[in-house]
Amino acid sequence: MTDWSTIKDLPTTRLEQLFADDPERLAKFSLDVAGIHFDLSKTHLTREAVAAFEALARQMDLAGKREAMFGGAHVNVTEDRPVEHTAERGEGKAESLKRAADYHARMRMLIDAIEAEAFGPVRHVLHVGIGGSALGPNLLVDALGRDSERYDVAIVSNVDGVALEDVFDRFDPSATLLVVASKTFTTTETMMNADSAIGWMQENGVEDPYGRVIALTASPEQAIEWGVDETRVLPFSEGVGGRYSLWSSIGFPAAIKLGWDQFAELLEGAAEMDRHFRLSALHENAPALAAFADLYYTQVRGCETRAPFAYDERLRLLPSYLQQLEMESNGKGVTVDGQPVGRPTAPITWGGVGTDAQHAVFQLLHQGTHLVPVEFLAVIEAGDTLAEEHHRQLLLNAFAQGAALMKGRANPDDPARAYPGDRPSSTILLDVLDARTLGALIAFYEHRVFVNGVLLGINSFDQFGVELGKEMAKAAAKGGGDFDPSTADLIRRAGLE
Ligand SMILES: O=P(O)(O)OC[C@H]1O[C@H](O)[C@H](O)[C@@H](O)[C@@H]1O
Repeated sequence: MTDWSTIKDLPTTRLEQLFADDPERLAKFSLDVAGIHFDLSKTHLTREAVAAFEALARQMDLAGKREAMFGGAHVNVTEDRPVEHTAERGEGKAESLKRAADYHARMRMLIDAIEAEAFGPVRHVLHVGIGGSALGPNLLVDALGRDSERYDVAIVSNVDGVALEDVFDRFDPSATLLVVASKTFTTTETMMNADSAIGWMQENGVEDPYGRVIALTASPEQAIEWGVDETRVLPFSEGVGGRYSLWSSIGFPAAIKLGWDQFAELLEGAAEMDRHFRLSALHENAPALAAFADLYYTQVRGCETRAPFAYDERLRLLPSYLQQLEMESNGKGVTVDGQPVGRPTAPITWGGVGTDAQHAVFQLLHQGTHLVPVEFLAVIEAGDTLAEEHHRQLLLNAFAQGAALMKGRANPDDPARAYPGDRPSSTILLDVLDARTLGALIAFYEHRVFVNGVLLGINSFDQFGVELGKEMAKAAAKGGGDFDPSTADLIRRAGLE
């Protein structure tokens, strides 16, 4: 009988001791999947801990739930629908695969038409969307599109007009396509930005601005009602959650920026990770092992945060992408049965870019009172063409930080200069950064979130927590809302009554 108490009772041996005790430790806790090396040996996972988590996974029927997800069962119980993002990359129920393939074919045809100048010469693509309808595409375009001379793509999410005006200043309205990305096609910020972009085109002499709009949505009827012609609506399935949607038509800005072949590679890389996740035993399964480490730190060591650091400029948006994926998925307080979950759920994901972060927040990681599991992400092949020393410095810094966090340094004479050490990190090292490895990497994170959710007994696929604030903002915008004295005063002071 294994449960959380067994996991909580595991010995807490120091990391350096774990290495000393087991010469095979590195081999046991590192693995290679889809061009990515995962090194979890500098976490406190042990064979014993993994066995305890495997037993918990059996109790929670992780294998059954994993197959239920891939098989199209309604694993998103609160919304009574399937979870279909893996079908976008070819892993799932036949019916979902067919639908995803049809939608991709439609998307590809539209991209071909744009390339063939069916909309006249297009140079600029203005994508408006927010949350899952922006973070994923933004990550892809920023990570992979730097050297592409194809379209100039801007992704605007913030309702703050400053964001949109920045783009208006540099885009030519008559050479711009407007892409409106919203699963629901009702999100206030996105619809406001879309309306303003239409206004900007109109004011600048574009005759039929709605004729230059492409909608990416799971609610085609809403898009048509708003004014988009059916032929330019690129649908995706309701079962694809917003934060899991970059594989669907929501990935349009990436597909147009990188070209279809690259987009297909992204999907293939993700499919390779899907197969690994589906078929590998848990003790050699990258998403499962990473989730076990996550749970070890939140449940046993009381860690409240975790911090991925991208030691690669091209991955600078990954931490913010992961914030939505992890916190919106697993930041929950009740189980799938609606009972209080009774234990910490998702840690707070924060992080940043190396080496910048070393000169700002690493002080706390080395000497602060919070234990923060760190994740280093790096790429062996450089993304730049400058002297090799740049990339060498970058990688060596990532690796040295992991070593220093673990090793620490005693200083009995001067406590302010002592480093406690025994601070955990994992390292994710990509051979190269391309569409295929990035696809595999993102899929790795998705499945890691899934394993965390199943072992905690929560539904990772709803996000009701975001609704209340939206409702209250809507009520306030209509001049209503029953606000507390502080909020009412703020509204008054800002002249918003
Ligand atoms: O794609 P949309 O329907 O416009 O939704 C955009 C975003 O808004 C919501 O508030 C959710 O929290 C996100 O999960 C979602 O990605």
